[in-house]
Amino acid sequence: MIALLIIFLLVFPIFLLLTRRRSSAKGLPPGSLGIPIIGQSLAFLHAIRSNTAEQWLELRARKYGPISKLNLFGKPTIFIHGQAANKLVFSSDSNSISNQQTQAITLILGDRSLPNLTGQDHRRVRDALLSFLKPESLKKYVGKIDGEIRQHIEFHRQGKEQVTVMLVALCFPKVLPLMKTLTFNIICSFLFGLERGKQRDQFLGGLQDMIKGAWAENEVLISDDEIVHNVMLVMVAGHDTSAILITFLMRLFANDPAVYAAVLQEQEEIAKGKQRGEFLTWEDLAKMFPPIFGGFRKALKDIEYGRYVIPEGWQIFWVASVTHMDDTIFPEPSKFDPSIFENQASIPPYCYVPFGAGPRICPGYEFARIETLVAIHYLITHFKWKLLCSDNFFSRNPTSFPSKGLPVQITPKKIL
Ligand code: HEM
Repeated sequence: MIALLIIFLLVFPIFLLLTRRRSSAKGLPPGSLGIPIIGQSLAFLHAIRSNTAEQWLELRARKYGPISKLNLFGKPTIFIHGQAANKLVFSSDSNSISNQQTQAITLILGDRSLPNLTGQDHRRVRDALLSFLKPESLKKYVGKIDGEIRQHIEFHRQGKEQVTVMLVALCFPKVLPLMKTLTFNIICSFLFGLERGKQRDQFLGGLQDMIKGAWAENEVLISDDEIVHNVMLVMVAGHDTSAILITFLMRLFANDPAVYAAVLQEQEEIAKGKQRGEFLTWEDLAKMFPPIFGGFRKALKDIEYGRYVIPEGWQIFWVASVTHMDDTIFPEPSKFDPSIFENQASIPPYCYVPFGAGPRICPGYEFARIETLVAIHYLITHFKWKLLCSDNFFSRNPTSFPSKGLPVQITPKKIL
């Protein structure tokens, strides 16, 4: 204890001296680095857990403006947001800003997974992934995804009917776990050709344990490590994100009758043109319309940003949600209004970035869009649902998790 106190007393003045000197000499952004090592990490983690992370960041943004310094997870950090910030993060060349993962993520996903690769290596592995995640490849699999969704819902429906006392209504105790196994099944079947059965069940157990603590032919060979690490990445990236998106959409539809009615009408038009049991196609989807909070980068050299400098070696924390909630860009940002996306050209560049932008933009974007649309189409045209939990609370762990996993009661519609 005494040794720790002595180290602290020795290190703290040097730390203050260094940061103050840099601050005046190089124009560090406003803000405080707080107590060495701990900084604002505990306060931020607490805000994440208690569903107040957005307010926590917005408070900082109001106090310090679009750029500020703080200390997160033991590293001096620059928190930036807004259109110019997103442009800087997503369009800077890899000599100025590099991707940065926490040590835990690198340990889980492996050091050859895409977020850890740069330059030529990043392009090579990303091209291999995109060869089957691009729209032309996905088009062929819309029917297969549709089949997987129907099978999944039917499977859980039959199981529940045997245990429920209600004959008509069926209870899905929690949407989120159900959606997580759904997105897992879709990825297994579509991306890795792993069909239902014991092997897939074992894989799900392994993946869930891992979260707790593919390839097409290519001219340049992909190493075994790159294959394994990126299979893990795709499983993790595609499993949680889309499941959360579908879960929150179901909650929004249940809470907003006007939006529900508009989506229902649109989806029923599509369903009308189909025979009973006929699967959706790419052409059907063409007629229709943030699980990820933000991320970290690292400054590889001093970067001038407005009146300030982002010093070499510092962590950059970009947060998409602060820009998405900016009412100078999106009027009434808290209102769920999908119609604002009807005219994509009206949204200024780098302002709507739930999938990132630039060379690291999410390669699973189209895949996520398709599975979400197909799942919502099937759910809204075949079932009615009612929320069984009245509060709108959700926390992050680290991805969003609605109250009690969003319990709902689902009633099958009479399909003529
Ligand atoms: C609603 C669903 C999803 C959202 C909101 C989302 C969002 C994101 C974001 C914000 C990034 C980081 C971009 C950056 O660091 O600049 C990312 C990266 C990534 N996503 Fe997604 N994602 C989703 C679904 C998926 C799916 C379904 C897959 C795979 C099938 C996937 C695979 C990846 C991969 C491999 C990366 C790393 C890209 C790279 O470093 O080049 N994502 N995603």
